[in-house]
Amino acid sequence: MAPLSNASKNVFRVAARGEVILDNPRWNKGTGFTHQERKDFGLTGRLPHRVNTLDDQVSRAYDQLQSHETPLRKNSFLQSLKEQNWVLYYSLIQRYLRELMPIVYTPTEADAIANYSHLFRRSEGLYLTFDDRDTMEEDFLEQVKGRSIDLIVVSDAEAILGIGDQGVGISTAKSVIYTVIAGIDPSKSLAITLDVGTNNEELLNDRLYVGWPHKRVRGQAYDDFVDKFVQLVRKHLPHCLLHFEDFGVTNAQRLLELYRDKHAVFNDDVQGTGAVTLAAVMSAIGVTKSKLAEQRFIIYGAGSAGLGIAHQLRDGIVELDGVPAAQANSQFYLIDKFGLIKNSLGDDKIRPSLRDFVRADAEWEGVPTDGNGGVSLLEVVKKVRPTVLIGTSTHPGAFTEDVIKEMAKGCDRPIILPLSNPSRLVEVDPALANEWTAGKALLATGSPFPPAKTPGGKDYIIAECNNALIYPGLGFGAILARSRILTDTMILAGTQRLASLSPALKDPDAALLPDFGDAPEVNFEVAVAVAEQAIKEGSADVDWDDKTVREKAREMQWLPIYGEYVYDKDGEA
Ligand SMILES: NC(=O)c1ccc[n+]([C@@H]2O[C@H](COP(=O)([O-])OP(=O)(O)OC[C@H]3O[C@@H](n4cnc5c(N)ncnc54)[C@H](O)[C@@H]3O)[C@@H](O)[C@H]2O)c1
Ligand SMILES: O=C(O)C[C@H](O)C(=O)O
Ligand SMILES: [Mg+2]
Repeated sequence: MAPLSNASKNVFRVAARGEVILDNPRWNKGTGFTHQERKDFGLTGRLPHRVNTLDDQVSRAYDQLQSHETPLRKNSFLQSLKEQNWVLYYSLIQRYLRELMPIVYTPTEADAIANYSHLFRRSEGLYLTFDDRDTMEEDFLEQVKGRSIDLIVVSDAEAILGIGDQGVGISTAKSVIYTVIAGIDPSKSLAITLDVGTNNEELLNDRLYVGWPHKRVRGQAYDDFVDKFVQLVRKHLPHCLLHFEDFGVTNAQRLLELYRDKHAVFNDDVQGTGAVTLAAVMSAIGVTKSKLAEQRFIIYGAGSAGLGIAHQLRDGIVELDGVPAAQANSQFYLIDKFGLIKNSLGDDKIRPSLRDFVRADAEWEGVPTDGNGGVSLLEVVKKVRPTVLIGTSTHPGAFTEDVIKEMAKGCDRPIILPLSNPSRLVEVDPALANEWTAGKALLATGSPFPPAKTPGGKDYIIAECNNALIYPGLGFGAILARSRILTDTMILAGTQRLASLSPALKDPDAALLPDFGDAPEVNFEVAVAVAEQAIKEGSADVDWDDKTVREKAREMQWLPIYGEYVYDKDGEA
């Protein structure tokens, strides 16, 4: 994103002085403070003489970053930089976005979160712990009072990416992406951890674990705790977007349903993943010149992401191709640990939210099963001849050569999306899927992978079908429109905008989705589409005189450039 100069927006009246301003990452400029500011803020003797430009500082930080050898060490270095100076941190990431996304986000974030307690240096965001539930409102207000907060990213860390229960850690990485890609002002976003304990024995037995060393709280006590939190948000921050991240499969969809008509809530794993996957499939069927309604989908791993994808694709078929929901449902085959989701699995293995997609047993008579009556992925592929195969199972290598080759027998251009993160959990390495289909597969993955080769020997860019390609824009759109709810139609509008920007629409050998290097521009478009839809359907709460949505969006974006500071003892601290 090209930094825009907006001088009037960039003058701040600041009350912090001396060491305090240097210690505050929001205000700190390090050697970037001008001589005048040094005088006004008591910094002349606290800084070496020379004033550096932001460009100089970015070059220095980039060189320092290079001296760290592993991605995890680079991640730690960047984390420290974030604790020191936001403008420098975000400017560095924005400038080297493609290179640094995999360091601050997937796949490295998985290692950073798994090692959170051992790498811990400084607290960040708000920790609401079950043990301190009686003081939740005071703790919440301690951070919220007097601030205008547009965005909360909250996690109870039960299902972090594909690495499971990690106690504390994801919400800050997701918040960073909102700022880098959508321009959400970091001083207006808050990352919250709901610490309800962990069932991860390794963490529980680790004396350095920084979270609450207790088994996860479940049932009514958990629901009451989450509800208390949501009601605080509704009461104190009625216009704030509430983004849920990496909740466990028993809670993700349920909490979304519970609150989505009462507040602007968004579940990234369910809705963000559904949206980016629908965009990838729309792009792929542009290449195969077919319709959504003509696809047969297998979704392997029917958890939060798998079900969110099924719903979003189904709704896409209904809305875009005008097919009745029941007919659209019949295009889906969901598979989980016990094989194909079919009636005889019984209620204990089929969550109520999967009901729309349960297959009738009669369809599967005569199909070989395992000892427990389960139908395997390979058998489902043989019978169904899917055109689209999606992986959200956390089961690495599940899409074997047999499975992929069998699929390729049944359609000319198989659409294969192994989406599990981080990279080591991918259902099939895209290079192998490409090789086993002689370059015919249309591919996208959840984490970044190197390009494969087309049959003609060109590079085939593996699109990154990660919710980060769309959630910043979806969220920004809702914030921009000050929408009190985030509707399916707003999400669909953003998804269609993303799909329309796919490189494969112009060149069938190109990637199915835009590159992450273009994510800021792409998400700007997504946000505009979402806000326009919110205004159209009446869920927006804005009065912008004669400004267009686009102008308003540009005006609202936070940019990593230094503002000018004027000392004012009654100013912002
Ligand atoms: N690309 C993206 O944007 C994106 C977004 C969300 C989630 N994901 C990834 O998808 C994966 C699942 O995430 P989730 O939030 O849905 O987790 P989840 O725990 O809700 O779902 C995982 C599901 O897979 C099933 N499963 C586990 N092992 C299996 C096996 N061997 N065969 C078939 N099914 C199996 C589980 O029973 C569960 O239902 C993770 O790796 C996550 O990183 C990717
Ligand atoms: O965090 C990511 O990389 C995407 C997604 O939300 C996930 O849970 O895997
Ligand atoms: Mg997630």
